[in-house]
Amino acid sequence: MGDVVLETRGICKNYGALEVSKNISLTLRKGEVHAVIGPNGAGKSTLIHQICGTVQPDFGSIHLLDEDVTQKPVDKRAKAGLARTFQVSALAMEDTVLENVVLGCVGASGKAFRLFQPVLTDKDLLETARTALERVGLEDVVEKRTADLSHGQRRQLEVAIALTLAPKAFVMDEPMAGLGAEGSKRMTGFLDTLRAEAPILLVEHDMDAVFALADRISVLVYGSIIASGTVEEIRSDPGVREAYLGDEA
Ligand SMILES: Nc1ncnc2c1ncn2[C@@H]1O[C@H](COP(=O)(O)OP(=O)(O)OP(=O)(O)O)[C@@H](O)[C@H]1O
Repeated sequence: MGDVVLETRGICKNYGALEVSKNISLTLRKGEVHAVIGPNGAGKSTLIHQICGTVQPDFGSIHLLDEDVTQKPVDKRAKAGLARTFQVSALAMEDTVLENVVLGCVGASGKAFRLFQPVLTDKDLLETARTALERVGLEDVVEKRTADLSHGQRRQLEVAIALTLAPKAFVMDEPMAGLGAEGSKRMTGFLDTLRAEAPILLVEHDMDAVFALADRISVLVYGSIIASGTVEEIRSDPGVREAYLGDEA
């Protein structure tokens, strides 16, 4: 097993006659960013759903460190250290930044939600939340309403919530979406530092970000991984250029 933190072994998923995952085996190793790229409809989101537990594979298994988590529900996988950020934001827009993180860590801490003892005064949770917000550089906006944050700051907030899980692995679904060139650059710099905390499985369409960050890239086309390798290997792979990259390589 060595330095493998997260692994899928022979994942298969069909929707009727449509084979969305065809025998997908991939690994995420300590300290790395492993990007999964591919055209729309290739099966990237379905793969993430299976890894995180919102979709059950027909065949194959998912392993987090030494544990087979295939039968575990989403919350148990999260508690085991699988931290996911979403393509579409799941933040509570009317709550403050700090409140969002505290509420996010309630689930992770395993503490029961006590109706008459608001979690927002729980010292441990507040401390954890503030530390996570400092890590992502949002310490100056903790009391701001989440709706008033920029798009990029909301993405950072999602990562702060993920950090409260003491993650073993990050699974990120298009963290650059909607950020614009400058925001994307900042997020790329941030993710670059984050890989030391936990490796990142990154689904992303922004090829500048992928090429800047990825230690390895796997290319998914029609549910199959058609190539897997370093940035240079993928950029120069004729099959990948034809199926996906075109002029971007
Ligand atoms: N619950 C479902 N039922 C039936 N078909 C589905 C379901 N979920 C996804 N699909 C189909 O599976 C295929 C893969 O979808 P998926 O969203 O995983 O692709 P993707 O690579 O993430 O695409 P995008 O880059 O556009 O997000 C698509 O053809 C989609 O329509």
